[in-house]
Amino acid sequence: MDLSIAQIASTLVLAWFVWTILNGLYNLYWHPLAKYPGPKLAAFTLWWKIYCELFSKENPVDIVARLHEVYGDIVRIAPNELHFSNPSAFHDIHNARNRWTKDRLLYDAFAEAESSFSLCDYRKAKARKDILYPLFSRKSIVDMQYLVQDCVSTALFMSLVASSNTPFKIDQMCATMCAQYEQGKSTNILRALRCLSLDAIMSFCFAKSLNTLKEPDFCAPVEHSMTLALPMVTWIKYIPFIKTFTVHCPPATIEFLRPQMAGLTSFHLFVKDQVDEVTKNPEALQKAPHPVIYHALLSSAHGQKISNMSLRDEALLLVFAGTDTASTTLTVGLIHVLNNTAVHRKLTAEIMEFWPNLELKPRFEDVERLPYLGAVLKEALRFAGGPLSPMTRIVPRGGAEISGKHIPGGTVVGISTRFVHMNESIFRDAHSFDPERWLGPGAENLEHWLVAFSRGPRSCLGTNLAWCKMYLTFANLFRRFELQLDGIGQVTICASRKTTSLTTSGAVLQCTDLYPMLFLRALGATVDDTVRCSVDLFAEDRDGLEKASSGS
Ligand code: HEM
Repeated sequence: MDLSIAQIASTLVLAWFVWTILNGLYNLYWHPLAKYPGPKLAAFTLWWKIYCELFSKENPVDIVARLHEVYGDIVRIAPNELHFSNPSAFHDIHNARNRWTKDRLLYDAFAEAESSFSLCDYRKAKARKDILYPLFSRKSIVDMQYLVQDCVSTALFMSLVASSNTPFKIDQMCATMCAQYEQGKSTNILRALRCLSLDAIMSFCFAKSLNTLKEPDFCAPVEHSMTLALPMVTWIKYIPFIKTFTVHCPPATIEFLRPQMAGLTSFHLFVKDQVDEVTKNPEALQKAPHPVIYHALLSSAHGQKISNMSLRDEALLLVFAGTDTASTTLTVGLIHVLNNTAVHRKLTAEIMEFWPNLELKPRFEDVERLPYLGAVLKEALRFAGGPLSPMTRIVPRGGAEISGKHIPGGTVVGISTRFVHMNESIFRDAHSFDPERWLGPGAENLEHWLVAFSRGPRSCLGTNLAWCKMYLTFANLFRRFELQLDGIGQVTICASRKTTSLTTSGAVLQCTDLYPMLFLRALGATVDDTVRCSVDLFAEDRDGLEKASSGS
C-alpha cells in the first residue's frame, strides 16, 4: 500500500495526539503523584510548566506562590514534579545525609555539562569537588584575599578616586563620567559589581583577568553577553537543540546572528585557548603567581584524567557561578541599605570606627568580625536568595519523607529559597530589611534558615570566596563613599530578564519603586570635590547595549 507524505504526516500527528491524551490521562489518574493537589493541566502535561516558564509574563516563582495559597504546602507543578512551601522541606531535600541526583532537565540546560555544578550524579560531582575544594577552602581564600582586595580598590578607584599612580586614567574616567552625567546618562552599579566579580574570579581561578573594570562605564562586552545569556537557560531546558547549536556553531556565525554575544564567544575562545595551552604545556603553570584551578585539575595526585572539554566546562562554570550571584546579592544589599537611613548610618559608623586610617586596608579576617556588617550581608543574602528557581533533585528509589509526607522514588522535588527566607514564622516581618534580627536573642537559630548557598554535599563550592568578596566590597564602599539613592525617572524592566535575576530585581523594586540612582561622594579619599554619578540599576541601557555589541 502506497502512502503519500501527507498521509504519513497526518498519521504521525494523530498518533502523537492520541499518545498525548492517553499519557495525560495516565498522569491525571494513575500516576504515583495523582493524589497530590495542583492545577489539572500541570498534572496532565509538562506544557503547562513550559508555558509558565517561557511565555507567561508572571514570574514562575510568583505563580508557584499563588498555587501554594490555593492548594497548600505541596503542589504538583508538572506531571512528575512537586514543589514545597514548608521551609522544613528545604532541609529534607538538601542536607548532609542526602546523596540525591540533580534533575537532568534543569542542569543539562547549563552549557557547562561536565562541571562540578552540572554533573548530576553525586559521586561524579564529589570527585570533582574534592579536587577543587582546597583552592576554595577558607585557608586558601584568606591567603589569596589580596586578589579580591585589589579588585575592590580598582572598582572604586575607577569610579571616583584618583589613584596616585594612574592620574591619566582617572582624569580620563572622571571626564567621561562628568560628561555622561551632564548628558543625563547613567552608570549601571549592577554592571560595575558584575565586572568586579568577574575580574576577581578570573584572577582567582586563572591568575588572568579580562580587565572588565577598566572598560569605560564598566561596559564590558563579556559582562553584557553573560547577562544576555542567562535567560537562555530556560529556553535551552525545553529546546536542547539551542545548546547543541551554540556549542557546535562557529563563533563567527553566533556573532553574526547575535552580535551582542561577541563578548561571550571571545571569552569561550579565551578559556579554550587557555585549556589547550595548559594541557599541551603543563610546565607553563609553574609561572603562575599563585595556585589556579588547573594546578588542581591537572594534578596526577587525584588519579583522574579530566578531558579538555571537561576542563573548559569547569572553568566556564566557575566564572559564571561566581559572577552573577555575588553581584546580585551586593546590589540587593546596597539598595536596601541606602533605602534605610538608620541601617545606613549604623553600618557606616561601624566601618568608620573600625577603619580610621584609609591607607591601612584591613584584612578579610578582621572585617568579618564586624557584627553589623555581617548582619547586613546576611540580610542581603536573605533578600537576594541565591538562585531563586528551585534547584530540583530526584527522590531516590524507595522514596523519602519530605514535609511530613512520603514522596515516591523518581519524583522531581524542589523548593525555592524564597519560601524559606520570606517565611513569616521564621523571619518576623520578613519583607522588611532588618539586620538587627541577626544580632538579637535567638539570632543563632536563624542561621539554620539562611540557605542562599544551599546545604548538604551539593552546596556552594564558592561560599568562602563569596563571603570574602562581599565583606571587602561593602567595607570599602561604605568606608570610602557617601552613597545615596536618588529617585528620578522610571524603572523599566525588559522582558528577557524575566528569570532569576529579574525576580531578584523585582524583590528589590518592591521596596523602591523609584528609579534608583546613586550619588557617590568620596569620603576622606584622595579626591576633594564631590563627584556625582548617576547609577541606573535596572533600566535597559541602550548605549551600553550598542557599545557592548559593537565590542567597544
Ligand atoms: C553570593 C554568592 C553565591 C551564592 C548565593 C551561591 C549560591 C549557590 C547555590 C545555592 C548553589 C547550589 C546549587 C544547586 O543546588 O545546584 C551553588 C553551587 C555552586 N556554586 Fe555558588 N553561590 C555564590 C557564589 C559562588 C562563587 C563565588 C563560586 C566560585 C567560583 C561558586 C561556585 C559554585 C559551584 C562550583 C557550585 C556547584 C556545587 C555543586 O553542585 O555541588 N558560587 N552556589
